[in-house]
Amino acid sequence: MVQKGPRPLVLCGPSGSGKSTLLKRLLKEFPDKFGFSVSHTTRGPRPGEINGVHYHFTNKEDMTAAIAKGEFLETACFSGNMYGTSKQAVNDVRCSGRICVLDIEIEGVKQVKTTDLNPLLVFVMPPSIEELERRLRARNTEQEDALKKRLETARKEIVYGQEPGNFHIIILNDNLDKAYSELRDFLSKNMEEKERAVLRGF
Ligand SMILES: Nc1ncnc2c1ncn2[C@@H]1O[C@H](COP(=O)(O)OP(=O)(O)OP(=O)(O)O)[C@@H](O)[C@H]1O
Repeated sequence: MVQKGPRPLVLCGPSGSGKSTLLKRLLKEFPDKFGFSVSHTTRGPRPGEINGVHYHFTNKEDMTAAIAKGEFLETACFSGNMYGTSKQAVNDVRCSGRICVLDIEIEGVKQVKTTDLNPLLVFVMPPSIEELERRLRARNTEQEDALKKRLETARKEIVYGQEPGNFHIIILNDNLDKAYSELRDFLSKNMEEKERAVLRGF
């Protein structure tokens, strides 16, 4: 059971579209208002990633067992690794009185839509596949075959993301300042009155 609290925010978009960058900025500007739901993953940590902060790093066996026990709100396999949001992760943020932000894949979005979480759904759109590839290469976190897989997946994600009704807003991230200000405006307009009151500065 996920506890009641302010309406969560879901950020979705192809790998490299800029979700983490936007999220980092939101959390930096409003550290007391938003909290990141820490996902589980079976992929290995990237340099600088801290267990329990960026992800709960786990293994296939433990994660499969926890899913079977109904501990997850959504799970997805991506580039050969498992990812998921535990009910505990969302509850931890909600208990702190902050708005919970989920950074999840399309498959996860579809699952979350079947729960009573009722999140605001934001799709972060890259300017083009070519620019996405350029950003992913510049980030330098993926091997060549993993990068190719991400780009293949991105094409399908962009189709789903653009289908009317799948997301509340599509934010084109061709310019970071513009994309962030669109996200901020969207949140300000769509948070309920009592939540908006919490977001001083909006
Ligand atoms: N508007 C932008 N213009 C140029 N570069 C950008 C822009 N937004 C993000 N980037 C850069 O693109 C790269 C990918 O961004 P980021 O890591 O935030 O993507 P992501 O969607 O969170 O990816 P993943 O799902 O793989 O974690 C980063 O190096 C980031 O600095």
